[in-house]
Amino acid sequence: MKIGFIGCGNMAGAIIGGLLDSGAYHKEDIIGADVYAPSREKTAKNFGIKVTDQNLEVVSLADIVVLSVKPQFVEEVIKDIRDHVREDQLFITIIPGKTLAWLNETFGKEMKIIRTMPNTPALVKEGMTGVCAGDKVTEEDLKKGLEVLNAFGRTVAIKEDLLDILTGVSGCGPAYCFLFIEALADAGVVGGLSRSQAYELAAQTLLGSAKLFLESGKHPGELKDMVCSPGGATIEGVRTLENMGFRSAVMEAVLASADKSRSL
Ligand SMILES: NC(=O)C1=CN([C@@H]2O[C@H](COP(=O)(O)OP(=O)(O)OC[C@H]3O[C@@H](n4cnc5c(N)ncnc54)[C@H](OP(=O)(O)O)[C@@H]3O)[C@@H](O)[C@H]2O)C=CC1
Ligand SMILES: O=C(O)[C@@H]1CCC=N1
Repeated sequence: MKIGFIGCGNMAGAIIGGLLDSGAYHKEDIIGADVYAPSREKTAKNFGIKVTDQNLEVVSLADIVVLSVKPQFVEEVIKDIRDHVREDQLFITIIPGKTLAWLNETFGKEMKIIRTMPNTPALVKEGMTGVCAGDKVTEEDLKKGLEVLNAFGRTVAIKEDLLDILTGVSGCGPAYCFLFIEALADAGVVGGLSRSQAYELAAQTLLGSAKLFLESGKHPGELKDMVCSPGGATIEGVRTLENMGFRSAVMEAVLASADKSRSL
């Protein structure tokens, strides 16, 4: 089975890297198209896959076509390829804001489309992808699509009208996590830690905390309480974060991202 990407930027690169690393897909199984020569060169160099500047080449060769351009370019992409797509071809879109109804209308016919929202940890096979299948997608198509999407992390089935808020939480979420890693580490550097030590401490703390939450089944508040010794150091930090509106800032950020995603 051949998987083709139209748009070989950051997110397509993360997915391609995750797919190859999973061992379930090989470089001969993947082809990428991009109008931008540096993106093609980077993709070919990083992953050794075939790249082209012709979207139609991807359409003619791939069983599954991933639409991975920015929202403002997808209309032109679909108009270029729509007379050449096959009935049995499965499309996976990772583009925010473009609904299944809009995509089908732009294709000019009902297509087999799985609408998704992945995230960049796909590159290390720890992706989180929201998945919503269109009406024409059969159970067998969905199984094929999920095999690909599960190869680079977890998937969750989601109703289409919740994809924008999911985008705010997990699609954009890595950026917030990296800000938090930077902020934790910056504070460590203020206190005299080396930059590299501070990053390692911060990143492993996030990784370990996420793993502890996922594996323990405990409420995050309970896990937070386990760190806060009475009269101790952590509760002082928690108090400071609450005073500075930490939770509210995070919630506003996610809701702003969801609103923007809806409008793209
Ligand atoms: N980055 C992320 O974390 C995530 C991104 N997404 C979504 O994935 C999509 C891609 O994002 P991302 O990879 O970050 O974006 P990038 O800009 O890194 O990649 C998109 C690539 O597509 C190219 N392109 C533009 N027009 C065409 C065209 N007509 N035919 C072929 N290629 C074209 C772009 O070239 P040029 O630079 O010249 O425009 C660019 O190289 C977006 O819709 C984004 O919202 C979804 C989840 C997470
Ligand atoms: O910033 C964006 O619009 C895309 C969607 C999710 C992550 N990146």
